[in-house]
Amino acid sequence: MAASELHFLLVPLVAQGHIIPMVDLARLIAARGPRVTILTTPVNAARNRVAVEGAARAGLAVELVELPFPGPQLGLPEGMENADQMVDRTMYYKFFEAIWKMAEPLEEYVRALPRRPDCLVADSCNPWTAGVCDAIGIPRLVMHCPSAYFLLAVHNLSKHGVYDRVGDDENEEFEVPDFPVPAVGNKATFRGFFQWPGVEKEHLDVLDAEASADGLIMNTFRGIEGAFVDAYAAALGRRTWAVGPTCAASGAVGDDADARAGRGNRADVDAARVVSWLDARPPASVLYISFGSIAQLPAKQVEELARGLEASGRPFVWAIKEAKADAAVRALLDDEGFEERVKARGLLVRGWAPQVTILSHPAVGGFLTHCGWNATLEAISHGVPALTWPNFADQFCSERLLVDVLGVGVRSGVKVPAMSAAGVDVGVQVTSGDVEKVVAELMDGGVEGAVRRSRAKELAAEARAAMEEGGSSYTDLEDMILYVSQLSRTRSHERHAGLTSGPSTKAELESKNGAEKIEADAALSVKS
Ligand SMILES: O=c1ccn([C@@H]2O[C@H](COP(=O)(O)OP(=O)(O)O[C@H]3O[C@H](CO)[C@@H](O)[C@H](O)[C@H]3O)[C@@H](O)[C@H]2O)c(=O)[nH]1
Repeated sequence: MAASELHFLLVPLVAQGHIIPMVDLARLIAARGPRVTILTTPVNAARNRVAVEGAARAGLAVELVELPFPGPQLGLPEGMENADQMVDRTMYYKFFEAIWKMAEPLEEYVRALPRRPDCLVADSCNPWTAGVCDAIGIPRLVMHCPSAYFLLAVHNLSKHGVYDRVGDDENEEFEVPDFPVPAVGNKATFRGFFQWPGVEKEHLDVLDAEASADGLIMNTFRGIEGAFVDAYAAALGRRTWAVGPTCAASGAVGDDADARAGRGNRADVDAARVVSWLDARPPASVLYISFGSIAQLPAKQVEELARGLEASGRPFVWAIKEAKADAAVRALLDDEGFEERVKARGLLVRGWAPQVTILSHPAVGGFLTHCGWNATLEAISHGVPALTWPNFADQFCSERLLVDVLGVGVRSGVKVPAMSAAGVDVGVQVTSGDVEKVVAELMDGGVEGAVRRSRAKELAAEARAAMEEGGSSYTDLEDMILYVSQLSRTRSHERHAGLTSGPSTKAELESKNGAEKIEADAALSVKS
């Protein structure tokens, strides 16, 4: 089957760190010919419309289709459809319960299509798609949005019984067994997705759906994670493609203007204003600060960070999630005059920043990051060394990769967090003195700093090369599309031979029902 005849359905998790790379993946797939439909909820569709319409204007066959979000059925307020809107643990439980309920609308949507799609690519956190694909007989690939380092570490710790051994002890140190590099930590810093109390069933669903997938897609590249990708593919026994960093391909498929408007959300600041502010700064002099879409620093930590930045004397751009900021943070920024005091060299973006536009500016020489995997890849792709300040989940692994494996990061000094009874990460402590010291280390850092900067540039070049024709990620993506084309043909033959489950589309269902009715009528008429 020619690539242009293929139709992919992409089902991202409704969280910024997952939708953004999935939209990038849609563009990458469509750039090779196939048609791509991204299925998401109304609020998330609205947030991503600019990017998808930009891709369509560039001639790519990408569309957004809305599926209803069942949140209100579970008591979530109307319009709350993204992880970045959840404020506490109870809301998260409802959020995931609602997501799991999307199987039915998904199946209805697929059955109503005139032709069976060739492949569904589901975020690893959307295991509920597996039953739909089985019922309809569509190949299913799982897309992982965190790093291969993290996935392999969690897999090995589980397989070798380390989690069972340490039990509830968050602080007992262990070494990750069978790992390509030495990696020491504890449960608090090696916690897998859904390894939280209260979502045990969801966790099992995730593992099952991955084990039964037709293949795995990873947003990474072999230049930084080859050993981890290969070990993970071998451990799971699944075909695996490393197709990233997806953010590095964006410019190549015509979305520069869209990136400025905001990826995953409309930016809350005029990107042109930020760019002209950066234009006035010397090369590699500015520190960019962002904690992604979910992490929220305790007010005390925001205060230490603000004081440390002020004392550092460096120019900075700080993206602050205004909607999530509590009264103490607002007071610090407004009433206590922080913004006013630093305005000559500090730019506060209140809300959603055009992050990739900022990181790609030559004036930016460092990125204080929470180490979300997308932020990590964006830093790497743009050759910007990182100051690491992880908060939860995979972020401690991205820190290890940046600092210990790749040599392009400096630790901010975050202490291991512990969960409070209320389920809030506590105990993360960085002082203003730490901030001042590590900012100087990252932005200057003498010979070591120079080595880090040059290594960061090398990695950025490797990332670009991986995405260019002939590069490892480019080739993996081609191979994935070819595999889907063959697999879809095989499944189609199997279905026609009656070897797989029922009819896939409404039309097939009707024609099957029609044929069965004729057979039944014929049988009746023979009997009578
Ligand atoms: O003001 C902002 C803030 C973020 N972003 C973008 O939003 C994405 C955020 O993704 P990421 O950096 O991975 O952070 P999170 O939103 O925290 O992502 C979640 O999902 C990731 C993928 O699974 C995990 O690695 C993280 O730990 C998890 O918190 C990135 O593309 C950013 O460029 C913006 O464009 N503007």
